[in-house]
Amino acid sequence: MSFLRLTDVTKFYGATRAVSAMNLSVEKGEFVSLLGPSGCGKTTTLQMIAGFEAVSSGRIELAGKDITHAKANTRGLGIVFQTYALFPHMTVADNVSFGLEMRKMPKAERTERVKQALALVHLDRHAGRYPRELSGGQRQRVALARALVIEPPVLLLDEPLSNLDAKLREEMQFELRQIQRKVGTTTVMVTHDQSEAMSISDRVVVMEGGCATQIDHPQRVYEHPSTRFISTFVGKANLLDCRVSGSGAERTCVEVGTLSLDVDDTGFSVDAAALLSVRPEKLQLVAPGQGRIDGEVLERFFLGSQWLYRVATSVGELTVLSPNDGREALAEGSRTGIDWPAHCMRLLPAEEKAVAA
Ligand SMILES: Nc1ncnc2c1ncn2[C@@H]1O[C@H](COP(=O)(O)OP(=O)(O)OP(=O)(O)O)[C@@H](O)[C@H]1O
Repeated sequence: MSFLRLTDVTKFYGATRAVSAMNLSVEKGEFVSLLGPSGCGKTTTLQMIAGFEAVSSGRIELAGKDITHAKANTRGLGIVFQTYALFPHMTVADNVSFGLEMRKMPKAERTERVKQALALVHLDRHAGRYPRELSGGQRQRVALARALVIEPPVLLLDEPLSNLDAKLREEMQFELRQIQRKVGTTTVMVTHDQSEAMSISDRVVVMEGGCATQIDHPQRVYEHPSTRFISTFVGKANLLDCRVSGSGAERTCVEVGTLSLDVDDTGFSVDAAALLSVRPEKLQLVAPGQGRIDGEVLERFFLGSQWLYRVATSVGELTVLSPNDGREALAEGSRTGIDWPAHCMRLLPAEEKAVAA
């Protein structure tokens, strides 16, 4: 049985439907991210789980208990919001201890728990400092310790790293994941950063316009996006208009310009318009005439570990990401062949379609 379960959870703000019939089951100890562009309903979903926003319809269960209408302070959840400021006049230890004091925990036990929580986030040596004497990453870790110290059944994180600079943010992503693994707290995190969601989570919930359009493991979301939007929001994709010419039990044949291609996806009817999606890093530059198609390099960009090429072909412009192996890159204006493995092609419906998870 899932630990946290949302069933048909819907939220209206007046006439605006912010979240639409959301269904989500989170297992105990799992780390799930709600990922999507601004305004897609991520924060509203988290706020409903926290109990800060009322649910318009649907049901939320925690450990088998209906908490849909339970008051926020009775849910006992750990919460770290982006703007969840620390108390500036309290030391690090007092900030972390606060939730335990509210729960009337005896002092000796409290001191021990605070010590453990601070050790967990590597801040035991800073227990006596004030928030202003800490770096952004350290303050974020205090907020995390403060949420974890109460040993909540579920930890809710709303863009917890968005105030940090890029490098620190990356470091904290790994640290957050390590801490979560060690403690084993069931965690739901909101983020609009796809690489953050992919690197930290066990599963990702991609949201569009209030709906969860795909719920899956990060690699599956990347390799098998269920909509055109997801294929470009999570990573980059070359999308080519195509027409279905054959539909079998295991694969589908499509025509893209003069190319006839067999794709592993199914469920498409003959003559339907579709979109063929291939990730830029799955395309390989080969000698002219040696690949699936030839083209001309329009532009190239040096990205350090990779070269990005824009190549004009008869089926449209393709973006190719090639590893920088130290050899001379292809010059702009040169002819090239482009090849890609059959299993790297994905077929998407031409029209946007929400896919229920
Ligand atoms: N208190 C509110 N009153 C009215 N509408 C709201 C309120 N809060 C959010 N909304 C609307 O609900 C929709 C979802 O908002 P929400 O904040 O959940 O999105 P989000 O995905 O978290 O976005 P962001 O990444 O920008 O925080 C948006 O259209 C937003 O304008």
